[in-house]
Formats: sequence, structure tokens, C-alpha cells
Amino acid sequence: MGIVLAKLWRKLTSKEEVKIVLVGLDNAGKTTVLYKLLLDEVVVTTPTIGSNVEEIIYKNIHFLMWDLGGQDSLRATWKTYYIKTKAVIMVIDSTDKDRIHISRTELHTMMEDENLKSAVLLVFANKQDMKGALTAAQISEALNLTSLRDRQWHIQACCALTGDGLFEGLDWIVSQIGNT
Ligand SMILES: Nc1nc2c(ncn2[C@@H]2O[C@H](COP(=O)(O)OP(=O)(O)OP(=O)(O)O)[C@@H](O)[C@H]2O)c(=O)[nH]1
Ligand SMILES: [Mg+2]
Repeated sequence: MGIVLAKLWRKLTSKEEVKIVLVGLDNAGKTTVLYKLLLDEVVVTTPTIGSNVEEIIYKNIHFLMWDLGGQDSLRATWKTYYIKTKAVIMVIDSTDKDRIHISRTELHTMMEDENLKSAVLLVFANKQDMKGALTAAQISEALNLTSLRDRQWHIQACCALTGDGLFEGLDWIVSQIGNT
């Protein structure tokens, strides 16, 4: 316990950057999440080609957030961003029921990558404002999160337009990074 607290304290007081990658299918809302966290604004987005990177300082922790393009042709490049990643945030469009199986495959492939061995996983069940959105529990089941072994994971319902749930998700990451 003392060691965990000491590690957390070191993280909280150091200027060390905590690298996060934001992944998920195209149109999931990753870029919207990033700029809502950074600016508290809903920005007008276009599909991300390549990546956006921003520093977000929260609870005195410097998070370096990499928002990766989610289109099919870009997903093969995700792995080039994994090194030294402390947390993966997978953003899911909770209304995109037809493609949730693709998210599941992408997620489980990622989780096998050696560079993500000790990364924690936060899943954002985004677009909860929309009618017919799957609940976080339904998404958890569809992604088969309980099958993940040796992985700290958490799912958080959210709406990137209002910001609901976003900082709760970040709080979970903060609670985890003292253990890494
Ligand atoms: N209703 C609703 N729309 C959202 C929400 N979050 C994002 N959107 C919309 O979803 C669309 C796609 O958002 P982006 O943030 O560009 O999606 P992305 O995941 O970055 O997509 P790629 O860059 O192509 O991978 C935009 O029109 C957003 O305004 C949400 O919580 N609710
Ligand atoms: Mg984007």
C-alpha cells in the first residue's frame, strides 16, 4: 500500500508525461472527446487522417493524448503509436450496433500487442444522448471485456457533446496509474 501511494505521489508531482492513445472506429467520437476534454468545447470535426496529439493537464498530471484516425485503412497504423502507452481509451459509438463486432476484433488484437502489455484500458460508451444507444453493460458484453486477462479495464458511459462521463473516465485512469 505504502509503495502504491509513493508511486502515485511521484506521478502526481512529476512532470512526466502519461501517454494515452485514443482508438476506435471512424465516427466513434474520438476527436470530439479529445477537444471536449482539452477546451470544453464541441469542435467541428472531419475524419482524422493520421493523428492529433494534445497535452491535457488534469489533477496535475500531464497526459499526452494521441487521437488516431479510425478508418479501416488507418487502423493498421495504430500499432506504431503503442510504445510507452500507459492507457488505451477505446471510444465506441453506442448506436453503431452493426460494427461492434469489428470493434471487438480490433480491441482484442490490440490487447495482444507486447507494447500494450501493461497499459490499462478505458472504454467510452459514447453517444449516450442518442436514442437506441446500447448501454455500457451491453457494450461490455459485446466487446467481451470480461475475457481480458491480466488487464485493468473499465467501461464508462459518456456523451462527448455534453462532456458527461468524460472526466469520470479520466478519474479512473488517474486511480490506476499509481499502480503501473
Ligand atoms: N450525438 C452525438 N454525436 C457525437 C458524440 N460524439 C461525437 N459525435 C459526433 O460524431 C461525429 C464523429 O465524431 P469524430 O469525433 O470526428 O469521430 P472520430 O472517432 O474522431 O472519427 P475518425 O477521425 O474518422 O476516426 C461528429 O459528427 C460528432 O459531432 C456524442 O456523444 N453524441
Ligand atoms: Mg477523429
